[in-house]
Formats: sequence, C-alpha cells, structure tokens
Amino acid sequence: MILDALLARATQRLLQAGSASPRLDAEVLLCHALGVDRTWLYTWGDREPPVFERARFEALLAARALGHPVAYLTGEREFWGLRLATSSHTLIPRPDTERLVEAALAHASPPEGHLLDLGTGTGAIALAFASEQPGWSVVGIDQRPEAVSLARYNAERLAIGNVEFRVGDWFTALDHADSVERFALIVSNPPYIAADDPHLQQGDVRFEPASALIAAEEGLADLRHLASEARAYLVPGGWLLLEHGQGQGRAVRDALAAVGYDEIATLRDLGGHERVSLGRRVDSVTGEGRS
Ligand SMILES: C[S@@+](CC[C@H](N)C(=O)[O-])C[C@H]1O[C@@H](n2cnc3c(N)ncnc32)[C@H](O)[C@@H]1O
Repeated sequence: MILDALLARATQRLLQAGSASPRLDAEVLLCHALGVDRTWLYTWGDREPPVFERARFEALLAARALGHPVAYLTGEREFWGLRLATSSHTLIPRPDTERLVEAALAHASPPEGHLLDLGTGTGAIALAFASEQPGWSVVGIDQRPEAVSLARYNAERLAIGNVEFRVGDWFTALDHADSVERFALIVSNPPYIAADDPHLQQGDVRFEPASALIAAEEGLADLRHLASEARAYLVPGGWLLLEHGQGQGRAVRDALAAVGYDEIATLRDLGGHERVSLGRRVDSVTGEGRS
C-alpha cells in the first residue's frame, strides 16, 4: 500500500477511535516511523513504505487508537519553537503555557537577572525563557528526579547553557545554611486540576502523571502555597507569575493579595480565558521595589 493510502486509512481509524486531530496524528506518527519530515511525506506519498517501518507505524497507530498521547509515542513535542524530549514522568508541554513565557519575557528587564521555574517538568518554560534571554541565569526545580534528568537532557540537546535543574519540593532546594536564593522572576505552571474534574477522563491527561496535574482544594492548593511562599524568594521589585485554570483567576488574585503583593493582574490566553496571574513584591515599609 502506498503512503497516501496508508495515511488515509490511518486517519479514518483514528477518527473512529475519537482522536480530535486524526490526520495530524497519523502524519506525525508516520513521519516518526519512517524517520522523515512532513514535507518528505507530502512529496513522496506515492511510495510504498519498507516492511519494518510499516510495522512500526502500525504499532504506533494501535497505541494512539487506545488513546496514548502522540508526544509520548514519538518522545517529543515542540514548545516555543524548541523540540523537547518528553516522557510519561512529565506533563506534555501545552501551547497555553507559551502565554506564561511571553509574560515572563515582558517582565524581564534589565537584560540580566535570575529566574526560577517551579515544577519545571521537561524544562519547557525555563528553556524557552533561557533561550530568549541569554544574559539571565535560570533555575528549574521539580520534585521528580526523572523530570529533572529529562530537563537536563533537553538543555544539553538544545545547547542552552544558562539554565540549571535541581530536584526539590518547591522551595526546599533554595534554602542554604545561612542564606536563601532570591530571584527577579519566579514562574510556575503547577498542578491545578481538581481530583474530581471530568476532564481527567478525557484525552492525553489520562496518561499523564497525577502528580503533574492534580491539586487539593479544588485544584488551588499548590497555587495558594506558591503565592504565599514565593514572596520570600523574590528580590524587592520582583514578580511572581502563575499559570492557572480558566476559572481560578479570582482565587489566585485573592491569594496574592492576602500576602501583600502589589500590581496584581490576570492575563488572558489566545482563547480569551484567564490564564496567568501575577503580582509584584514591593516592600511596604521602605517602598523598595516600587518603579
Ligand atoms: C503542570 S506540570 C508543569 C510542567 C512544566 N512546567 C510545563 O509547563 O510543561 C507541574 C509540574 O510540577 C511538578 N511538581 C508537583 N509538585 C511539586 C512539588 N511539591 N515540588 C516541585 N515540583 C512539583 C510536577 O512533577 C510537574 O512536573
């Protein structure tokens, strides 16, 4: 069977299996099995695939039809134009999170500084920021050693040198015997889904680690914890930026206000949904940090 026909049949199979993007999924998996890019596929659709590659494609297709995420099957996903290795120990980076990177870059002046990414996963946010701001030093932290290994691998593969990854439970890797590290920017896309959210039964999230997705207090526990603890790790004038779910903007703004952040705001994503809330550390007595 030629590639065009194979692709048409695979698309039909994935459509029936409930994929939201059956043609794209089939193309990406076929390219992965053949070791080619999509331009090659569009150019040489009248060729027959070699037997081994065809068998590999059929195996990938069967797994995808069962719901396995494409990014786990191919082992990579593009984020901010960077090809990141992925694994089932970490969340698959989402396009929505690029809004957080944009917001961090918009608050990154002067051209040198120190940024902390909490819950770094594949390193997506830390690497995207570090690639755009070579004068900044970036620290990414995750509680899962497997995620930290993957993030380090991604940094090496992409030759991004101004970033370092550590294992830790949120801020624990920042407390040293006689000092704490402080940052001009702290960003995080923490777990923020409630355990009973029906979306957990749909799509890719069924295969992603619960530790990357689910938080107590209707999804707000980690967001509240980060809002209350991060202030001590910010320099005066520094910003905290938190990604959250659509309906969580007010609760996150309240959490930021409760511990005295200034200039609190919520930014929307391309779909018009509240996505990133932020606040600034201004010291109330001295006014230090006020611009
Ligand atoms: C929603 S994922 C975000 C991953 C990545 N930053 C991204 O945007 O693609 C949340 C991440 O937080 C990490 N995490 C959860 N609890 C943590 C904790 N107590 N300390 C550090 N990291 C934690 C998870 O392992 C996971 O990698």
